[in-house]
Amino acid sequence: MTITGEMLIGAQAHRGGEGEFRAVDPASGEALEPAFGGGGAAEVDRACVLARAAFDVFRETGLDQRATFLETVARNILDIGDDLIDRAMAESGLPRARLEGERGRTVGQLRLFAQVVREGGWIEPRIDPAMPDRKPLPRPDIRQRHIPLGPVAVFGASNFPLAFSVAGGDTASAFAAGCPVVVKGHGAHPGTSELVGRAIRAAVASCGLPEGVFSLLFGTGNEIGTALVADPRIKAVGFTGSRRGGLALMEVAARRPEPIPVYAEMSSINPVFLMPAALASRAEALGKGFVASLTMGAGQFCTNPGILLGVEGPDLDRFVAAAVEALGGSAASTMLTPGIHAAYDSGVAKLAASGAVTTLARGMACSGPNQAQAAFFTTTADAFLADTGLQEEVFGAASLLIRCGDAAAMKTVAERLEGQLTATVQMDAEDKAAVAALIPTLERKAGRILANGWPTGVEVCHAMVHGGPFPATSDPRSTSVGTLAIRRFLRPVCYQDIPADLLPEAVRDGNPLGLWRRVDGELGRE
Ligand SMILES: NC(=O)C1=CN([C@@H]2O[C@H](COP(=O)(O)OP(=O)(O)OC[C@H]3O[C@@H](n4cnc5c(N)ncnc54)[C@H](OP(=O)(O)O)[C@@H]3O)[C@@H](O)[C@H]2O)C=CC1
Ligand SMILES: O=C(O)CCC(=O)C(=O)O
Repeated sequence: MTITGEMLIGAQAHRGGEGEFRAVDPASGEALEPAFGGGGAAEVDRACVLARAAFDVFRETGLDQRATFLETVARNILDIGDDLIDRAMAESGLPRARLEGERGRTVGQLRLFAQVVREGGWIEPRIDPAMPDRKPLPRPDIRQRHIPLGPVAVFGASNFPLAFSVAGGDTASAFAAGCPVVVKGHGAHPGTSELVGRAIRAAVASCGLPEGVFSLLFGTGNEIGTALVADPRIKAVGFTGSRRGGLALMEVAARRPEPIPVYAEMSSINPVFLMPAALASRAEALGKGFVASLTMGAGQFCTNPGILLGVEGPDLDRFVAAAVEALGGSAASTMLTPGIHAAYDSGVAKLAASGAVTTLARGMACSGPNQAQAAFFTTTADAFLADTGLQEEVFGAASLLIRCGDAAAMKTVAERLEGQLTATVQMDAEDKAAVAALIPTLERKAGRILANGWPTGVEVCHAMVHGGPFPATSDPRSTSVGTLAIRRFLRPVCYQDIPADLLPEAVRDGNPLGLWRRVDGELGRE
């Protein structure tokens, strides 16, 4: 499939005239062909007009038709073949195996959402039949179903060019809910975005859907994303990226005459609690496991273990020695973009320069452009508590060990942490009581609590929560990974005494769609 450098606005491929840009191969620093034409207000307007026009048709597509659409997108992505992986490798510096795995995750989540759509549980129909003879007042006939919010703006993430980008989790869950999607492609991987966008566009056409179900826009500055979020036809936003970017878009959304929800996944440092018995029994294995998780993908995961907490003592020293040895032997890795690389270097330099922080180890030296050396630092609980700057995410393979005087200090630090995507405990049976005391704090702080694993690598499934309190996300009530993600793009509508033949099928008598429904309080399939 040829990459043309055009935006995809409904059925049209359109070259933008507001500035030109090229992707950069971060491994060589060289610009890649072709040039992309950036869009502006006119392109945002056209994409949103089409999305609005498509909404009422798309939201009432049959469950099977919508599921087939998601499956067709998945198949079309696979049909691009190696061209997609080759381009994504060139644009991201990520290795083939990682990107092939990410493609599997992307098509897997599209197919999982197809199952969810067919099963229809997300509609959550409720029926409270009329009670005309109820005293002192009769009860009207009250029915409820969930409908999609409307067109959704999705911002592709730099660090997952496939699974969190054009056809990633935000797009899959918005389509599943019945929302048209306008994607603002990430400037780091426009060619990958165009290839995937064309796969979606072909699925829209072959499934007989209105063209406005999907558009893909590019731009050379913040203007296009701002205009998209401000557009009155957009009703929700999905974003993965920096805290600054997420906050800026939340502000744009809140200032609209009609404010809309922004589901932004931003920054998280993912604390790992090294409990005493676990350290005593397996400090060396934990040290190696930590470094493997920290350095995976050049540390460019929002689930990266950015801080560790342990109680001072010889077992913690054994952990440090093992981690220092593993980290010292870790090769420097190419980061996604020159900007992300520069941000990493400056975050690491800031930590290294802090009087309260000691550098424990650095990875192997860099040998090419945009490469980063892993970094491992340590500080005390008191110093960490005194300097809120030490909680700032350094996006990449950098981590800070907080040495605590005792278990109580660990809990005190936990209480002071900002909201997180994950919190991990490394524990043995003897640690159970201490972990039980910690869990209520971790529940308040994080979206996902793990025992004896590492936070990187999020399973796409029904029970997953990839979310958490601010600043991990802008809305702790939701997840951006897993099937619950569909809820972000739905809202309930209630039908009171509406004539039977005007009711949507989901809440009609006789249950024509065969859905699970709560009728007069009882869950069943009547
Ligand atoms: N926690 C996490 O999951 C992640 C965190 N990051 C962090 O983000 C930094 C930069 O990486 P990047 O991925 O580019 O993230 P950004 O937040 O900078 O950008 C993400 C997307 O949002 C857009 N955007 C950003 N700011 C604004 C704004 N003020 N108004 C309108 N649109 C905006 C960008 O558009 P454009 O660039 O075209 O302006 C881009 O499409 C990293 O160094 C890292 O610190 C990155 C990835 C994941
Ligand atoms: O760890 C993962 O698999 C997902 C991480 C993520 O969501 C991110 O880095 O943006």
